[in-house]
Amino acid sequence: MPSTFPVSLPVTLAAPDMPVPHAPLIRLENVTLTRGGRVVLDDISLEIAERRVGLIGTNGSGKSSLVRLLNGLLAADKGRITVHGLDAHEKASELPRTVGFIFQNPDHQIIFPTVAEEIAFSLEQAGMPRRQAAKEAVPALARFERAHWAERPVHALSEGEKQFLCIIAVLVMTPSLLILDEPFSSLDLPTRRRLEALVAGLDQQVILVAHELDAFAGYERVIWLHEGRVRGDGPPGEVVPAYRSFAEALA
Ligand SMILES: Nc1ncnc2c1ncn2[C@@H]1O[C@H](COP(=O)(O)OP(=O)(O)OP(=O)(O)O)[C@@H](O)[C@H]1O
Repeated sequence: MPSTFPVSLPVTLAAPDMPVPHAPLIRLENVTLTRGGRVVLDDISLEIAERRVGLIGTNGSGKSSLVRLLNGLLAADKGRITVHGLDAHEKASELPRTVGFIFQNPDHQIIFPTVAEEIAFSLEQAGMPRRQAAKEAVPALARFERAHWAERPVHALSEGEKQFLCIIAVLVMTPSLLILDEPFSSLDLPTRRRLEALVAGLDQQVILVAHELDAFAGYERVIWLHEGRVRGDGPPGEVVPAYRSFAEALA
């Protein structure tokens, strides 16, 4: 079995002297979200067109809540959200096809017993008829050099392999935005690095929520949330050290 994740993915990388094309726009206008009777996002306004965006903040600062608004898992109490042209309120049912979401725990995403069944389900979710989806699952895995996983029981995969399967299952639905909510928390360093490299090579706009601050190397923008408000926003070289000092002072 290959010991590394594939590098030959559907990738479009700009040459070093070419401007990086902007991703389609995500816009939040005066967004407020209440959970359990508490305001957890407070009048947030953001425009996000960068292709690689990090989201940081201490526990409970509102990161997961914010990204869940972008794929319709949560609905804002106030304000307006548009994601790649879709109004999150009016087009909530269309968001899952546009926004691929990777959870911290792969077991919260994977529902079928075998790898091929999981991929077939994703293809079906993307609109493919069931019989065709069942046939296309192995070719889809082959595009990620994982055709040999098709009949493997999901429970026999390692945590890193399961997380990789989750990413494949989302990518076969061809979303234009990929959100990863603390996807590396339970992974060892080599596995984390492989998945980071995989994500770095993707075409899609990516929003990564992570506590591992070195994960944002090469990112264009990092947004720091604190108590439901934006406390920092800019290049990782500015925002990450400011957040690190703040977080260390709390320890
Ligand atoms: N299901 C829920 N019901 C009620 N309140 C919730 C729920 N989930 C989260 N919250 C609250 O919303 C606030 C923001 O939580 P959120 O999970 O968005 O933070 P986070 O920044 O992602 O935290 P972490 O780094 O711990 O994952 C917290 O005060 C939390 O207690």
